[in-house]
Amino acid sequence: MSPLADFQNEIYLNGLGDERPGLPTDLTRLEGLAERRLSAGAFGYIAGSAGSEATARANRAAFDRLRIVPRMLRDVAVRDLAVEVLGTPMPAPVLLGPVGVQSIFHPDGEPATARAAAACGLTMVLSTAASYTIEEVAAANVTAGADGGEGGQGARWYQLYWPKDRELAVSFLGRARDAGYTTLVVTLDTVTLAWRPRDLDQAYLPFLRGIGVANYFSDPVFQKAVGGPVTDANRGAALMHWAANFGNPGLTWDDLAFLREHWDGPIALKGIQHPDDARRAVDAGMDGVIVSNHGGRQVDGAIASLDALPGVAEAVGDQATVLFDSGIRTGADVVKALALGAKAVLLGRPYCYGLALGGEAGVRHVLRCIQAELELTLALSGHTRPGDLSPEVLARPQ
Ligand SMILES: Cc1cc2nc3c(=O)[nH]c(=O)nc-3n(C[C@H](O)[C@H](O)[C@H](O)COP(=O)(O)O)c2cc1C
Ligand SMILES: O=C(O)C(=O)c1ccccc1
Repeated sequence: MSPLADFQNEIYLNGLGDERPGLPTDLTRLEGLAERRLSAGAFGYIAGSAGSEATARANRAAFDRLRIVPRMLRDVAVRDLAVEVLGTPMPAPVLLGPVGVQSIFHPDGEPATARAAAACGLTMVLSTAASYTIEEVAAANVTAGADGGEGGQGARWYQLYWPKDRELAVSFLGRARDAGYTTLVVTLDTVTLAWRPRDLDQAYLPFLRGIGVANYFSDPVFQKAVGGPVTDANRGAALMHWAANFGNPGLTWDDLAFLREHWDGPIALKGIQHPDDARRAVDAGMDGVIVSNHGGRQVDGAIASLDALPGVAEAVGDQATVLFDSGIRTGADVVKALALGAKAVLLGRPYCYGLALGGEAGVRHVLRCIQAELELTLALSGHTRPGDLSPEVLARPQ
């Protein structure tokens, strides 16, 4: 086996022909480049967080405080990053997390992300607030066949923003199932949008521009509620109906039984930060929890997501699958989250910056970089598989 990860190999070999990767391979540099490309409103929407953005900074600081302690001479010639998560086989423990309104970053939006995910074999979690419909994104989530036609289907999970109207929620679930989405992610931390000064200062909200409502406007249950298909005539009323229905702050743990009844596959709850909530998820028959603070976009002043991970992992044990997001930017970050008990991580902003900078190819670039960097960091630290990692591989220098 080559001492280089595949993507590294390809870059150096192309480099001999004087060809360089079009985007930086240090993914932390993408935000600055995206700022130059996007409108101030769209950039503020993706880069911004809640309040003073203290939690967004804490998410990164928590990664910086933890250090990997590399081990030597352990035969790392053969590496295998593959994992199976909630029934889905994955070539690496990395998913594309749910991010709505992607057409504000690039007109190709979620279908471009879906093509990139399928090309890399990674699982995409599609947001209810996507700018394209469940069905459109599924149609794009395929690999190219040898003849240039359609090849295989990508791995699909669906993220539900549970609307007030239960009939609408059931309709979303049915559409997702019919379109080949196998696992349900239910986001709990966004029952209402938080205080987000960057968006407030620019009076920028994608939905009011009609972006992020594709799944609602295309839904028969939604259409019935607004008196028929959405046209110029009832567009304003439809947006108001969306706004009234999007979040449901009245939800409680008892409501989860309803979802369990209406979804046959695995369910993971996203936004869990407290060990007691993780235990309640298990008690409610959930299959997984996603430790996430929404990238610091909801509760400013909240604990860094990485600091919440060990407690949740301990509370859950092997009774459910623990996933993680909020702050992943490098392969080393993935190693740290896995070491603290996550089975896999979700990427958020980095792949969206890739989308902004290069459409489908930009997303592919980000996915390939993070996988190659993960493989190399794992091997150079003395490990060959994600399952080899445990808290002992990390140090917290004073
Ligand atoms: C622009 C944007 C839109 C998002 N939309 C959603 C969404 O529709 N559903 C959801 O569950 N999470 C959403 N998230 C949160 C991500 O799934 C993820 O938790 C977060 O991006 C992780 O933080 P990081 O990007 O800083 O790593 C969004 C995040 C961003 C940046
Ligand atoms: O902006 C977000 O963080 C988010 O989760 C969201 C909520 C509603 C619609 C689109 C994205």
